[in-house]
Amino acid sequence: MLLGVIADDLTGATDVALMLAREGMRVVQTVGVPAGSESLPEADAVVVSMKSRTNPAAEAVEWSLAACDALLGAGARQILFKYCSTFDSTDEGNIGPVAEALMERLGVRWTVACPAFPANGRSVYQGHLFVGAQLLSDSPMKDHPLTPMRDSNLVRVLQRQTQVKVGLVPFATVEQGAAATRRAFEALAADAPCIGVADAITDGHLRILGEAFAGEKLLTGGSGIALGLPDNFRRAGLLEPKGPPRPFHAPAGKTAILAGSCSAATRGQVAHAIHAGVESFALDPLAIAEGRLTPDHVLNWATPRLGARPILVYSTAEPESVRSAQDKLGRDAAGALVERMLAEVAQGLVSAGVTRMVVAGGETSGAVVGALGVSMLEIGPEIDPGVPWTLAADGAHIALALKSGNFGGPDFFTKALAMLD
Ligand SMILES: Nc1ncnc2c1ncn2[C@@H]1O[C@H](COP(=O)(O)OP(=O)(O)OP(=O)(O)O)[C@@H](O)[C@H]1O
Ligand SMILES: O=C(O)[C@@H](O)C(=O)CO
Repeated sequence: MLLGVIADDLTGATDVALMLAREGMRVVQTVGVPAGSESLPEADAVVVSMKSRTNPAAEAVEWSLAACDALLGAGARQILFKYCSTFDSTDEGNIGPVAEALMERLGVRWTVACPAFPANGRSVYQGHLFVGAQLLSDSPMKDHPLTPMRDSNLVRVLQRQTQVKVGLVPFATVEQGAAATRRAFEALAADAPCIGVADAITDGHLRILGEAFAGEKLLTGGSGIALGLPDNFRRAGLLEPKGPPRPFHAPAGKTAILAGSCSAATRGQVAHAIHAGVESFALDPLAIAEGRLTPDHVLNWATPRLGARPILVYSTAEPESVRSAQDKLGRDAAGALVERMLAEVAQGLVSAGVTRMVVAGGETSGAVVGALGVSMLEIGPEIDPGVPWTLAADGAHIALALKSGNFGGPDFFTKALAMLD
């Protein structure tokens, strides 16, 4: 193994796995903290997906260190800590505490923090994160239920989370190339260990950053920071030249879409699919809580409709409706109720012959993948930036497209399924 990736959520892990696969690495994604290095598969890069983004910081640190040790034990030469391209975190963590703990474990004086992902509109300029044309703090992320992002200055945001010094490697330096960029990180760490928030507006900047970290033990960032890493290994003679994409064969069978994300992009995608004539079933959290709606109701509706044309089961709702369910049931209880329902529906659909499934939402995907007994995913072709098709390597025999809430174009669902034929 060349590269070991520790990702703080499932769909974020799939995102970075796609980035590496597109750059010619053989990538496997595992689900959950590995028991040890012997449980990890052989590949150029192994991406360990956890569910640690919003857990208590101490737990996120413990899991990340366990993942790091397992990856190092399996031969990883470099570790990448992958978090969200919108830097989802709070003043308590978990980006700062995990980065700090990994620096200490790996014995590094400096590392990078860069969530830029230009293909999805995330850019960093003078340490400020933009989502499209908006500052992070003006974007819908300001109202995120768990990690509201109300400060766009990542140097400030990260400094509140860590004892390690946080500095800036600005655009003008990155533009000068890998050598100047590397010198800037070294200079920042001259007096004390330092995390440098790096500006990056284009893929070219991300490739320069990657090159600046050739041979270094640790990077942190969104999936974009992985862009230049495979070429480093190639230049060092450790990785084959980039070949044609590996063939991807989804098992033949029935198709379904499950959406538990209420993010703006998913709301648009659900509306688009319904408008395009996809038969759909809406889940009402209150009806589930009161026992008026069970997985059997949904499966009785779905089973006779299953075939080559997809069906859609969704809890996706507008913010007011989500708030109203949360007020009545509690935020976590409402989420757990819906996740459990979608997970059980997924199990029933697979028993009824579904072999191609699109799932929208990181938490939702975690619940579904867990219920299907999948602990390892092979990475297939890109559907939209940051979202690949994957093939379950164990558990259910199924192709899965696990979509981050905010990713994908309006026609994502139908586009994803059409790609398989
Ligand atoms: N109608 C609803 N009312 C209340 N909670 C809901 C409703 N629909 C879904 N949920 C819950 O909201 C959460 C959505 O999180 P999820 O991670 O799946 O989507 P996301 O946040 O859009 O995606 P990502 O994490 O990839 O950005 C889940 O816990 C889900 O069960
Ligand atoms: O980086 C992103 O935006 C995604 O991969 C993600 O982590 C969504 O949860």
